[in-house]
Amino acid sequence: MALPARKNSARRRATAAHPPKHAEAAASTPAPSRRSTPVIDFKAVEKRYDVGAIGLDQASFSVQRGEFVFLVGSTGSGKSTIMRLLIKELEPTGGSIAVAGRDLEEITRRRVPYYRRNIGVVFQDFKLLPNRTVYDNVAYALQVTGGSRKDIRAKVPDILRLTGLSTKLHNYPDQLSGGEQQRVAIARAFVNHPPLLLADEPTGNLDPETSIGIMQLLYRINKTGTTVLVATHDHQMVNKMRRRVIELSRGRIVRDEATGLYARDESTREFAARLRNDPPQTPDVVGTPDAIRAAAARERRIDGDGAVGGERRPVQAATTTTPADA
Ligand SMILES: Nc1ncnc2c1ncn2[C@@H]1O[C@H](COP(=O)(O)OP(=O)(O)OP(=O)(O)O)[C@@H](O)[C@H]1O
Repeated sequence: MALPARKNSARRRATAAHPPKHAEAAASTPAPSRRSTPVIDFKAVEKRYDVGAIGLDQASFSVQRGEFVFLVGSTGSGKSTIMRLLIKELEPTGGSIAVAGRDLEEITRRRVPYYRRNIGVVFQDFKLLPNRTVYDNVAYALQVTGGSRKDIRAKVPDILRLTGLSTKLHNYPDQLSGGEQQRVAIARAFVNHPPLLLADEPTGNLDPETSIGIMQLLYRINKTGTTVLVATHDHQMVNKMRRRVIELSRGRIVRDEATGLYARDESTREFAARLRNDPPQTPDVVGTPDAIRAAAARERRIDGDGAVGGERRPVQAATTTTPADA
């Protein structure tokens, strides 16, 4: 099965289904395609494990082509279950899952490896081949999918450049830092330019600075039109990236916001200020022209100089104000 090819249309404005709350802020983001079939479509999906544990409970959501989506939620809430269902490592016990319009139930075991060629997967623990060099780890991903030598010679250096690994071609995984190893894992997942990239806790083992670089890389990949789904516990990163957030709790989807924070938390001071209707405590007030300009500047910084900009914003920032409300 082939997922639909990415097109420039992926860069169009956001869909009506998940409009960005700050239209200007989202201007540099590849907007999801308005008309196409969702890349991911979960309808009332249930996953009950044999031991009775609930992995997912009536979970429904869809992701359009070109979106960047965070899955958040406490340990055991069902994030990895979603990832594993998507790569058909697990089967749902109820509901239906479609990827690019294809019902996963229709894909036979024999066809699963072909289906998976359309999905890049990145894990927290990198899963690199320890006795192969950086180059060979990435080349291997092409070899197993039948890539020719010519293909490998063309694509591997390209992807290693994109991921900032050009000088590490001949290193083995144990000669790399954690961040570099994760870059190799991302290079391997993306070398075939899959239309869908899944990352399960990609920064889970990395320090905050290194995590920023990894998230930037995923962001850059998303900007090529690839749909990216990231499961994470990384509060700060989610808050800074200001992308769609789907939150799970005990297998249920309890929140789905176009530009959400990790959690709808607010400090006691913010809460008190809100109750008293005090003026907000930062100039970055949602919906004002200043706020919109600041948000757009943060977007540019994520994409530009390596610093994912922006401090923790007041909780209103994640809610529903649009520029039209300003
Ligand atoms: N193979 C399994 N057998 C039985 N129960 C499982 C299995 N895998 C997951 N579960 C249960 O399903 C629920 C959801 O687990 P899942 O791994 O999807 O959560 P998660 O949100 O990814 O957690 P974490 O953030 O810790 O990775 C949990 O209650 C978990 O114990």
